Amino acid sequence: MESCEDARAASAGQQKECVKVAVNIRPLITSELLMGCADCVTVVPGEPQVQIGSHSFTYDHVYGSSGTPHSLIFQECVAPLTDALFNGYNATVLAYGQTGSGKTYTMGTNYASEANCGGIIPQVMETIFKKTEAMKDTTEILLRVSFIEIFKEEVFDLLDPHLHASLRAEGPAGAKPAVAPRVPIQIRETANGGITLSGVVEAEVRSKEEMASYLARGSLSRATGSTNMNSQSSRSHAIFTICLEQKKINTCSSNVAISDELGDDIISAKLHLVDLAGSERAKRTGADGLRLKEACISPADSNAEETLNTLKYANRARNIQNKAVINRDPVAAQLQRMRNQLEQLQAELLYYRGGGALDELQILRHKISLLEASNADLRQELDEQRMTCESLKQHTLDAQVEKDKLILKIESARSGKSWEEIDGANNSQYAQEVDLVKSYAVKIQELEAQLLKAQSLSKSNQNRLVDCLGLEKDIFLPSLHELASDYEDKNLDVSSEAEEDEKEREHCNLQDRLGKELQELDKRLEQKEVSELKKKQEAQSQLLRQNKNLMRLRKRLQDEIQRIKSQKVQLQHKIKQESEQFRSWKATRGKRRFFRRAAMAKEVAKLKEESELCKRKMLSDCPQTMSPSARNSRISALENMLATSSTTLVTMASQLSEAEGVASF
Ligand SMILES: Nc1ncnc2c1ncn2[C@@H]1O[C@H](COP(=O)(O)OP(=O)(O)OP(=O)(O)O)[C@@H](O)[C@H]1O
Repeated sequence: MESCEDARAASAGQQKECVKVAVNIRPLITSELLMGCADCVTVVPGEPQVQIGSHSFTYDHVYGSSGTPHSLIFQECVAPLTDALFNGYNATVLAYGQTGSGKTYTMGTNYASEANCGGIIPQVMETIFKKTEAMKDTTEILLRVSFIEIFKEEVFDLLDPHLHASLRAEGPAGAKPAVAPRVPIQIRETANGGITLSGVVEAEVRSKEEMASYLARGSLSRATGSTNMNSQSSRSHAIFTICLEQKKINTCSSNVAISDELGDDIISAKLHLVDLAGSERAKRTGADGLRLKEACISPADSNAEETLNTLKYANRARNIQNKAVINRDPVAAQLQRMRNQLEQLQAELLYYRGGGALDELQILRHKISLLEASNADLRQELDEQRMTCESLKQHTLDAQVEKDKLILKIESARSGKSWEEIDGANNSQYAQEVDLVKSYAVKIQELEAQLLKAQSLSKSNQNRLVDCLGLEKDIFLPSLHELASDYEDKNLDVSSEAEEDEKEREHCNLQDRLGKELQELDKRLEQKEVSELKKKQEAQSQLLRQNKNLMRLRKRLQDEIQRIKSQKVQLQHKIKQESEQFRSWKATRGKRRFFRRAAMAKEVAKLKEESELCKRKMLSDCPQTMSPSARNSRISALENMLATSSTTLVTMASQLSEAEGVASF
């Protein structure tokens, strides 16, 4: 017997995995021994390898024929799949082999009672309920089972309650029960390409006994159905499916759910336990496509060829790969995410209501006050430094005065005057000045130090000034540097007293020059700052003026536009009026002209008619005997009449032409 195991998810990972294949070789049964059959399949000791004739095949597991005992099949092959079921992965166990190879025995599909609980399915049930019991405090679990049979590509529900009721009904006088005809289940395709069996019973189960009762009920239906069809159970495939749905329970009062790999989603997974038809009968199940063309296996040497084919088939099945995924309910997952979001928002709301934000505000306020205090300290320090600077300046001036006096005295002494003469008039003053001379050296040192400070201050002022003056940098910096270096050079070169005095003077002069230079720079800086300020103010006031002018201009333009617009409207109105007047005038003129022309045409016709009549009358009235002179006078009278008529006609024609604007008649 061979058992193929399709592990759609043997582990929690989501990498591709090959189908695992285990071969189970049952011992020779009595009938085979009676027939004198011998084992044709041997197992390589310690290896999952099977040998048949000159062929050898390696599988994931091999049981029986003195290799690994059959009892380990569940533990090694199926228990990991049961674990995977609880992790949300689908799994399938297929038993494949020829009739009598032990598929039903191994799967336990012929379960009737606890007496035959050694098969895979009873052990799966046992394990599932043990796990369920262990998880009941943390997880809500819902278990459902279905049991179907596939025969000639038709699906029958082995848990159909009508079928089961008729099986239980007693027939008359011990006759066999009248079994209701089996109605095949509709196979439908779902929107996402899956397959669903419409109306198949999915019984909810709460205990191992309940699940076992459904297994026994389906096994009974299958056996009876086979009898009624005059067939063997080995012609059909039987699939027992366990569906497991689970959801974590919130166990803590603080609403914090225990989370693990499954998170908070609803996870559902199925374990399919399949007892296939005898492989040699596969054609008769209607499934005669390529996938089942390999015919049988038996441990008996009489079926060696079929066994070899099946072993080859099983070996190829090892190459099939699966990528397992956890089956999460997408709607439930979305709901859970929204629930989490809601909880988070509620927590935030509580935090803010509970004064979390106020605390933060307090901390910020405290920080601000600390910063303000430190700012005040710094200001105070700055003021103190300013004052020190001022007093230093004053000291510098005082020292300068004293230095000048001393220089004068030294000069007097050089010119030949004695100290007494210099200070004769005032001994006390002399004594004072001697003290002063003594302290002079000390003061000079102090002053030099102050001068250095003043120089550094001057440098910083220079930089500020240079920044302001821009191009003037090139002019001022060299001279200042020159002066400074000059001063330093000269300061170093003191050797004798005369020279010292000379240097003293130079030093004083230099100080004066530097002082003046500094004052000049300060002045210019001040002027520059003031002029910059003035410029800015001027520019600002100019901008304001410009802005005012622009506003005025804008107003004027707006007025102008308004005026032009109203003019335009008036003009449009006038044009409209003019065109209307012209239209009415044109219409009136047309009518008038028409009537006048009609009247004139009538007049002309009348005149023509009258002249014709006159002519005829004169000719008729004129007797043949009439003298030529009388005749001539009559003719001339007639001609006059005609001329008058013609004149009238011409006048009327010219009037008509005038009216129509035509030059000639
Ligand atoms: N491991 C085993 N140890 C002892 N006997 C076994 C073993 N496996 C199977 N048998 C026996 O072999 C016989 C055939 O087994 P089973 O009915 O399970 O075969 P099958 O492959 O399901 O056959 P079919 O395809 O016709 O349903 C049975 O009598 C069973 O008791």
